[in-house]
Amino acid sequence: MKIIFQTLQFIRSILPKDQKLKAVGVSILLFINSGLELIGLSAMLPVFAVLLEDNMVEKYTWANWIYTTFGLTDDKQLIVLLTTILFIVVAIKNVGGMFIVKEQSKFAMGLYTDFTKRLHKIYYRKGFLFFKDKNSNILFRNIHLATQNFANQQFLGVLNIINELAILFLIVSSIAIYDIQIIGLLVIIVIPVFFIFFKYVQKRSLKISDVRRDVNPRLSQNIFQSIFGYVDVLISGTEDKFRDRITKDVDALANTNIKSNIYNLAPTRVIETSLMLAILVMNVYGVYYLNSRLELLQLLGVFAIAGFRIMPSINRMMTYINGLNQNKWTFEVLEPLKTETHYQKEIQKEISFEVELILDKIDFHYPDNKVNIIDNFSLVIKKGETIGLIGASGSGKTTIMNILLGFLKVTKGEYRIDSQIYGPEYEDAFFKKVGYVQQSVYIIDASLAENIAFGTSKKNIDYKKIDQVLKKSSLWKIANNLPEGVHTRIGENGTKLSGGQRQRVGIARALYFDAEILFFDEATSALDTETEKEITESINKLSHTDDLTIIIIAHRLSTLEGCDRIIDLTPVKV
Ligand SMILES: Nc1ncnc2c1ncn2[C@@H]1O[C@H](COP(=O)(O)OP(=O)(O)OP(=O)(O)O)[C@@H](O)[C@H]1O
Repeated sequence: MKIIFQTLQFIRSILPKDQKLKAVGVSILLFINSGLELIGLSAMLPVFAVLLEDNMVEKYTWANWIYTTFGLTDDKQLIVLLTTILFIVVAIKNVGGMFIVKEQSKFAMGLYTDFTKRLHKIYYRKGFLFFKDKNSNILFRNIHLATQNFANQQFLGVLNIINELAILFLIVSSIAIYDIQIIGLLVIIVIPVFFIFFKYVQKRSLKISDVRRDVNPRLSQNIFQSIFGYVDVLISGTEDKFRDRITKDVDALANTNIKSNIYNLAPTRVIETSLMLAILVMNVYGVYYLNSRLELLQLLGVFAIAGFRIMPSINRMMTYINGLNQNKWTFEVLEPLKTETHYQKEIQKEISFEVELILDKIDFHYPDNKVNIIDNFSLVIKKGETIGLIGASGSGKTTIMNILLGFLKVTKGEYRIDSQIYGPEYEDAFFKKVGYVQQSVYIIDASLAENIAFGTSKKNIDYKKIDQVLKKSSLWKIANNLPEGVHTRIGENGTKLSGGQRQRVGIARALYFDAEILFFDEATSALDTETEKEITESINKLSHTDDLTIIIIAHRLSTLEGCDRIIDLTPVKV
């Protein structure tokens, strides 16, 4: 039962005020639905009574009332009238029920959408190092699976449990009014069995939760690695190893699914068995201690009705409780939503870049290592300059570039754009001014044009501008040779392009978005000398024809031939 309170508490702390109110609204609708169900069910009783008995008018006051109110003359009319009312009640109940289920699902799926959006946003606010540090499969699991499971299993689960409890209370109290002994018997025999079983299942359900939490991201990681690393997998002869790992995890998930199915179905069996046990006890009691078989029969009859009504309700409740336990892992994932305000974006301001970028006596160390990677470093880059950064591996070239890009915050000193100290409040404005071409340009499985106008929907792409940037980035000829020109799909990760062509797409992308400062991080290091020369020529052309500021990291000095200045970051040995 603890899990129910924990889940309620979590939902309370995670839902914003307006959603909390809506959740209460949905709960009320659910109670109405259950009320209608009960009415639908109990409306059958008078109909059966009329069918089974003669002379209702004389026997029952309610029948008499109906006779006089509706001006009926015989029992036949009463049967027709009651069946018509029953039909109307059931029809209303079912139409209303459908509407309520729709509203309930709409709300839960709204939570799924909302949580996905908010979690995605929080992760983005956590910044560059968070993304570098986190396993992408875990992020995928959190954003997609945790949010969905929470909405479906935790939220709807707890709502339905409360609803079932209310129904149970109604049924039990109405039976208790009729015969308190039956309830006593139910409590003594059925409830302990229910709790023993529940205790047994709960621990195992929590284990299922742990397995699902851990195995899902690992499985997607192995599947993705075997797909993206196809060539490496083949060549390294690790195909079987990958398949073994995938199979092992799928096996683990399949096992948890089997267990989950059993735990979800088992309550019916357990409750049925304990009801039979209760009947056995009753029979023994009836045969030896009751005066007549008729008394025993009456007792059994009421008990059967009670069991028939209570069993499905307890069963559904158990299934929902299992769901709560099996998805408890989602709490930990959604925890940041509670403190979402910590991740709000700063109010954004404009920033101008007319003169220079200045790193003024900066230090930098990564959070997990207190040793300074950059120590008291200064650099001034004038607008329009082309700067080359060289240095031994690990000397901090990429780190400096990431600071200049605004991805990393200096731990001491200042990073200024013109005279303005850079901070997160200038992110939007500054990112609009920069273009970043990495060694492996990120290419999406879409057309060449969509890759250049990255993130822009197809219909909003400015094709005139695409043509311009194709020429500037020396992609014009290549694009014209593609079967469908710029509309040709270039494959996931640009598999249909050469390394040099991918770099050019990166350059074209930066130009399409009117970058004023272009960053190249080892953009040519994976290319052959000929292609490197071509890309370098493209970069040099840009540095002379446009008023662009260009910062290049390269190992090969040949790439840096056109630079105005070259900064060597290799620490000086004394
Ligand atoms: N996310 C990180 N967390 C902790 N340390 C890091 C991180 N990224 C880089 N480092 C460390 O910072 C140092 C500088 O790394 P950086 O990538 O800036 O060097 P680099 O000069 O670009 O190297 P290379 O030429 O090999 O690419 C290295 O010692 C590296 O191990």
